[in-house]
Amino acid sequence: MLDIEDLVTTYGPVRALDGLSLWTQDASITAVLGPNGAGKTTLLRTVSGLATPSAGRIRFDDTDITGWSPDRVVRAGLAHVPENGGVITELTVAENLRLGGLWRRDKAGVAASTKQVLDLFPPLASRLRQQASTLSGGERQMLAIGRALMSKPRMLLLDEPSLGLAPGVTLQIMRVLEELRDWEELTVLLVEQNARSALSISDRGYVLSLGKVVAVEEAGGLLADDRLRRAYLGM
Ligand SMILES: Nc1ncnc2c1ncn2[C@@H]1O[C@H](COP(=O)(O)OP(=O)(O)OP(=O)(O)O)[C@@H](O)[C@H]1O
Repeated sequence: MLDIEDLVTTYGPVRALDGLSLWTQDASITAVLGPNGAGKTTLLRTVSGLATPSAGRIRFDDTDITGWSPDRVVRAGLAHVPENGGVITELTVAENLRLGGLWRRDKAGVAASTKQVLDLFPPLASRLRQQASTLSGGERQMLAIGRALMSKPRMLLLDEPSLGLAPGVTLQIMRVLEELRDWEELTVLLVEQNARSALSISDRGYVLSLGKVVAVEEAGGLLADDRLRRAYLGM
């Protein structure tokens, strides 16, 4: 579904992505792991159009989307949930959700997506009129994912959804991602520091270091590799 070839993204002299290649299968979860500064966030920002690569190709469903603007990438079916969610705290839960589907013209489809989000994340249903600033960290992350789902994406790019959350809430969010893959055929690229919880639901995983892929394997294989776990995954 997503096929990235030799991607280079720089910030001045820093090569945050240094010839990175990666692909994902339809209806699968792919973990992207690695130490601080490995380039994980830059990878998602480059795919979603927030950062511009200086070399390489990004294909989504056989369409070359390299260098596309963020709104064009969303319309193509790729939704990005940035680190810390990017929820607008001054708006209510309902308003944040509405923003996620703002460009859609199919009213019935938007209503169906809203229902789906509230079914997936019941705590949001009772807080629709509440300002997002009053939500707990877990509820805010649910809202961030919910808002992304409102654009009816075929693929979600998630940046550290477990950051700062209690293990129980992390588990709840991971279960929802599994459900979306298994029942909605959603494809997920999941950036995580928490390698164990990411690999527990992922089909495959990439390990990055200094902007390059240092390992790619099925999730079970990565978990079983002592050298990788010690060197790159802090486990
Ligand atoms: N806006 C920026 N300006 C300059 N350098 C940046 C910028 N954003 C990232 N970098 C640098 O690019 C490299 C990759 O950073 P990135 O945030 O993509 O890594 P990461 O794997 O997501 O790290 P973390 O797990 O700490 O979030 C780092 O060396 C970082 O310092």
